[in-house]
Amino acid sequence: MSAPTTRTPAPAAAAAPPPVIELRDVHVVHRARTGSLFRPDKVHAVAGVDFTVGRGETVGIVGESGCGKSTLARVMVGLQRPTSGEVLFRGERLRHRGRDRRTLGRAVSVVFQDPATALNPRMVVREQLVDPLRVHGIGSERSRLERVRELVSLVGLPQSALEVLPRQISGGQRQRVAIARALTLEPDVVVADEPTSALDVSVRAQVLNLLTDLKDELGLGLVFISHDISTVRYVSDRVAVMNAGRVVETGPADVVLGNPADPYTRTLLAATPSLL
Ligand SMILES: Nc1ncnc2c1ncn2[C@@H]1O[C@H](COP(=O)(O)OP(=O)(O)OP(=O)(O)O)[C@@H](O)[C@H]1O
Repeated sequence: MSAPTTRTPAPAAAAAPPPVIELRDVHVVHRARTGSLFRPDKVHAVAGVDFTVGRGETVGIVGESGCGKSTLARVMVGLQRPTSGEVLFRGERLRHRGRDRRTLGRAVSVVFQDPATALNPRMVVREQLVDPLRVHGIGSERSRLERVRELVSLVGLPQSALEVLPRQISGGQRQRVAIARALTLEPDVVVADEPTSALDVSVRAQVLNLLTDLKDELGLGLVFISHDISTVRYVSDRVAVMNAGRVVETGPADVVLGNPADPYTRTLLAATPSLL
């Protein structure tokens, strides 16, 4: 199996920050949903991926549907245990249990594609935001409420949004709530898995700008996963191109997506002709 093409930045570029999360040779094999005598009963969703993300940088992951992007995201946030390989948090190997999982759960959060399913339909927004603070035993009820008030302002929602159920607000507003929830525990890294794909076209840019503004304001690391290459190129410092579970090319977004070296990246870009 060939190693991914790694495109290095120009020598004048600033050194990358130390990684918060580092994946080393990570493999994930799922049991196939439709295994039968004639179909393989295993899916090698992630097949030997190395990946890093640190504070203050945006790393994009692009690739066609089914190439393993979401599975990789789930590994980064501790929702999926790798079949083999290592996950390091600030240089320390994680063991995917107890304290290690809680540490990762605080430091790395996730925004999923569809806020309608990510949020609890029966809980008002205030409770959804207070909940992670309670679970981690952070602050008093009063300070939790203060934090939650700050969070809704941070994501551009009025304070009145605290008392509504998810179905009483628009899709864009729900995604703002999901982003606020992802920020509750002051993470180092947010993994955004197709965060605008389920939204109306008219609000996609607003939610995207909110994410990138928050990343700058809070100095977060952002992993931005999408099959929309132009958006990934617009927001990312670095990019990893995935095909069939592997990273086939990685490096600065402008270099990889402006002048691709790998044949697969070229094919992917050819489907977005305005970028070439
Ligand atoms: N829980 C699971 N059980 C079985 N197979 C799975 C599971 N999750 C993902 N897969 C399979 O693993 C492969 C990678 O899926 P994954 O969702 O990670 O890809 P993706 O690039 O995020 O796709 P999409 O953009 O469509 O979400 C696919 O073949 C998928 O069907």
